[in-house]
Amino acid sequence: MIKLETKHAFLKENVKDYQESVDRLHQQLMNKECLGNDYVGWVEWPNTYDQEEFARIKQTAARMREMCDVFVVCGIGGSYLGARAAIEMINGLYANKKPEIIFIGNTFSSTYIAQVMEYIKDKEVCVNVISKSGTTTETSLAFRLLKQFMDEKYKEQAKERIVATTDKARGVLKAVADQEGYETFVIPDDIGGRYSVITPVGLLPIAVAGIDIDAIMSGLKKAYEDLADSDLDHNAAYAYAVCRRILQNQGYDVEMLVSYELQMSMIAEWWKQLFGESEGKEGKGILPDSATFSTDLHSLGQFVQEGKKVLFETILMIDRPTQDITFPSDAQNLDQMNYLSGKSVDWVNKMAAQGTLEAHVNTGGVPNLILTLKDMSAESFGYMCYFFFRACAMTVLLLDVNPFNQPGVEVYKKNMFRLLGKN
Ligand SMILES: O=P(O)(O)OC[C@H]1O[C@H](O)[C@H](O)[C@@H](O)[C@@H]1O
Repeated sequence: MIKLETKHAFLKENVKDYQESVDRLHQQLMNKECLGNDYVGWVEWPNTYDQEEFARIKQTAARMREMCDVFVVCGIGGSYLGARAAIEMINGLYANKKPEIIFIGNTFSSTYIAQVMEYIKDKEVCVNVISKSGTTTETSLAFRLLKQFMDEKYKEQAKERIVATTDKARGVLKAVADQEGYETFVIPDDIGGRYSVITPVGLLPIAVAGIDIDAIMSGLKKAYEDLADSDLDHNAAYAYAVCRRILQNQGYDVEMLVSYELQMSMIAEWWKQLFGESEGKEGKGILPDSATFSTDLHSLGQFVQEGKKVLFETILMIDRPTQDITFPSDAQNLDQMNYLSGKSVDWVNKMAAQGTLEAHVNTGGVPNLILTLKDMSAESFGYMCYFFFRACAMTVLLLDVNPFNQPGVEVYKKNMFRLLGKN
């Protein structure tokens, strides 16, 4: 369901050189013997997820949907990006659905936080606080404000409207949830934040947004089955993983994930965390960047076409748009747009993509990989997640780096805590 294409002969020729390494690392990943093997719970997740908990996610989501106008998700990083990415991809940017899903806990911006608090003041609100560690400062700061607001507004009933998704035992969030009697969902120990959208972390907010989470899990399972074989002729995720390594070996240190759909831009943010935190270690890794075309062709297009040759593009093409429009004819044609009359707007988008590909590859000398996804449905979202998980694990293992930790993120936190006077 995800196809990988490239026009570059050097990639096609060299990919198979990696087959032996890929086979070995694939075995290690499947047998939980790879680097970072404490965090590979996501690999078998499509077969092992807790069905009872899954049913409870759906029940809780239905209850929350009844109760609120606004569902506030409080989290950051892996406890934020996946849910937002899924909701925007599947429902679009102006879904006009009830409840509205909004996000907090993803910043220290006082302006943003104050404006969210102001926005929800007179609305019916439910809250999902999400933190694997249960100690992330952005999340804790926002949640204290939210909790006080909810306690004041709903008194005894506040606890019916707050759900905590966190570690089964560790972290202060678990202690708060137990003390207050909030419903809780568990983030498994062996699934890291950036892999957690397929757990209650992502699934509860996604279900509250009215999205069919069974379809997400069936997409996930389908990808698991399609990617069972490590043969690079059949496993597009691993072939993509290898292409990245070949391209970096040729000096391309930046990967720009490009979509032609604005509602995919948060997918790119989610993908950046997945690849950036997994790969950016030991002075190694490709910098994950992103753009939405044709929008950004009018800003970044110049650099891609003629700037320093540091980047390659990975185009995430959507085969079938969620909606399409037939361009109308106009008797006067003052705008001189009649050459498009009767054409579909998606066809125009696809022609823009084709023209851009030719310009970047043939004239600009920018290597391109094309990943084609069927559509922006819930099933495709699940499929795509698993595809990128496997690709990411493989591409980082090929670097001989642990894909599942993020030791560097602690450095800023240490300095910040010192400046904040935390002991
Ligand atoms: O879920 P949490 O424990 O609150 O973590 C949220 C995020 O913050 C951290 O600093 C990590 O770098 C991320 O990998 C993680 O997703």
